[in-house]
Amino acid sequence: MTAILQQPRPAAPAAGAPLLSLAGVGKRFGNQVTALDGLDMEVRRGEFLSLLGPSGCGKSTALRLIAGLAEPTSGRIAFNGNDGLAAGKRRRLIGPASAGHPAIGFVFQEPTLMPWASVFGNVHLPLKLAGTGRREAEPAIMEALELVGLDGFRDAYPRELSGGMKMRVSIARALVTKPRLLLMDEPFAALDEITRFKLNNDLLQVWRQLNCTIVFVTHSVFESVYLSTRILVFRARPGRIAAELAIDPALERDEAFRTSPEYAALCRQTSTALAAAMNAG
Ligand SMILES: Nc1ncnc2c1ncn2[C@@H]1O[C@H](COP(=O)(O)OP(=O)(O)OP(=O)(O)O)[C@@H](O)[C@H]1O
Repeated sequence: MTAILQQPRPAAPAAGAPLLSLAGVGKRFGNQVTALDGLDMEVRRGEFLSLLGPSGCGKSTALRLIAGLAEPTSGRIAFNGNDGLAAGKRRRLIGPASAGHPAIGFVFQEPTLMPWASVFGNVHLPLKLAGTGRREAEPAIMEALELVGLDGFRDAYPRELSGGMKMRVSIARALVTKPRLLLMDEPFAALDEITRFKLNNDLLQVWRQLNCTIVFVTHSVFESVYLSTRILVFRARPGRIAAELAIDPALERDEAFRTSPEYAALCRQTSTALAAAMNAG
């Protein structure tokens, strides 16, 4: 993503009014597992929110409920103050933005690319599903590819790309609808540390440039502190929020920050909150 990094750095978007809220949300699966119970959380416009917690505490379930990929067993999910949108309606927000509704982009842990389609074809998919043909979609596809530094790879196939590049394609596919809300489920967990650090920096750049809101699921204390303006620490059995940490959005997130005493102190604080959450589970 060198193209973006050479541009002057836009200011981080200011976190503002609530974009969506979950009130008393519970999710019980058919196998009697209660993944979430009484989850109250709010996502504010423009923030970079991480959901941090041990395996199985319901982070992915919370993300899937927000995206409308599943329905809560109890409680309410409100978007833009529009209370109680059913899953089908939330799911329709995954796609191009429509008046008054924030389009949602979803990035999964695996890049989940179509092996038979080129990079261009893979990024085209959400617009194609919305009925936009290749030619009409081309400017948006190229813009998304440029954002992730892959505009030179439009005709490449997934088998020709590294793990990090595949994830960039997956991010471009989520960005092509110009979402105001980007949901990311441990997108960098399978990548080596150097690629992960690079993608962390590039994701922050995309967030600033698009002025969007990001909800990011991770297991990593270090990653959550580096990226976020706010962290919600989850506890398990049943999944709910155990702690909330705010991180000054004005802090410069760069290599100097990664090795600073301030970063170390924030990681220690977050780690302590996570350990307490795990002991409570
Ligand atoms: N479709 C499903 N059917 C049955 N149980 C499920 C389903 N999806 C999740 N669960 C269970 O719900 C609980 C929460 O799962 P979830 O994937 O949300 O947690 P997580 O915090 O994201 O975990 P991880 O970090 O390991 O991905 C787990 O016990 C899981 O086994």
